[in-house]
Amino acid sequence: MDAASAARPPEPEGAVIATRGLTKRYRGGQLAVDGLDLTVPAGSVFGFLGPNGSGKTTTIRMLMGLITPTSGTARVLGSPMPGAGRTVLPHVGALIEGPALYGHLHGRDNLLRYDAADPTADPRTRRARVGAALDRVGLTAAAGKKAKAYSLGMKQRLGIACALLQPRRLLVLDEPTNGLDPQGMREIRSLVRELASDGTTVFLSSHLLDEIEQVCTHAAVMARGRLVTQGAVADLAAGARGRLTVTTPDTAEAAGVLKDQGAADVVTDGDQVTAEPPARDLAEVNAALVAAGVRVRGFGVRRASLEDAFVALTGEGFDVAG
Ligand SMILES: Nc1ncnc2c1ncn2[C@@H]1O[C@H](COP(=O)(O)OP(=O)(O)OP(=O)(O)O)[C@@H](O)[C@H]1O
Repeated sequence: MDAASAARPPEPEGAVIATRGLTKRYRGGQLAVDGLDLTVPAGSVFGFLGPNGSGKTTTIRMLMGLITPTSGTARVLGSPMPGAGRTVLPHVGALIEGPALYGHLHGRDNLLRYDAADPTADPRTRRARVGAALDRVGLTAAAGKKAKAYSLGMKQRLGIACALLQPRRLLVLDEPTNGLDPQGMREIRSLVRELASDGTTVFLSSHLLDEIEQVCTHAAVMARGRLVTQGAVADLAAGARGRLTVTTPDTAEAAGVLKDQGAADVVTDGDQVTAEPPARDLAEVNAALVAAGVRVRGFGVRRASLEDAFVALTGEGFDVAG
């Protein structure tokens, strides 16, 4: 064992995904994933969060055995990948980079064909299985439409239905709500929660912080190929300090007073001035605002979000392109 691997945390019991020092350098030299130690607890809804290009898809492709790591290890359901792919992958439903569908076939026929390609799937129960999967993703009414006529959201749901034809211990979804309308997003999110309540571990990548906060129990945050932090979502957000928020028509004066009071990172947005709270009694800060003639309509510390945690940890804004 070399010094680097000796320093790595041991794999905990019951981790559905555990990587140690997982690294991928593409042929062109791009270091896409750099020494990743990821631990996904069983039964969690695990959000894999990062801006575009931070290495999420590359990691998922290594976990699924689609590409080989340059170095490091990845275990999925307790077995090494890509080596144990044949025994591991039947227990894993995956939707990566959009579903591969036959546009000229109806939604239901796509699923029937997908199911028929699985040698372990009993043909006698195929129709019932497909019907249940369609129902689960809310596509029963549209099952007779050709897939090419589906909206992006419907295609995505059909792809998830493919992944749900068999009982799964792990569901891996790469940006599952990307491109969906708000209603489609809500449906996928409630579906994810429902799946998790059945005991399936769900690993989903997203660049949407609020989505991760709404849906996930745990999260890992990536930036430029490296793990920034991971853990329970509530703990990650609690690690960041909330923002002091003052609502006032006198924003310029309020910003000046907050700076004088030692508040950092003072930002004005509309009728709100926000800042990192200074290390002093906030009652004094409020009194100073009032004494300076600032008409305070609202004053309080907004709960820290995962976005605050990300910004605090990386010193960068969160790129939400796409
Ligand atoms: N096949 C490849 N060959 C060379 N470089 C690649 C390849 N695939 C990805 N990269 C690069 O590796 C880095 C990580 O990309 P990756 O797709 O894993 O990120 P991501 O977080 O999934 O981003 P996105 O949300 O945009 O897909 C990027 O700089 C990307 O340009």
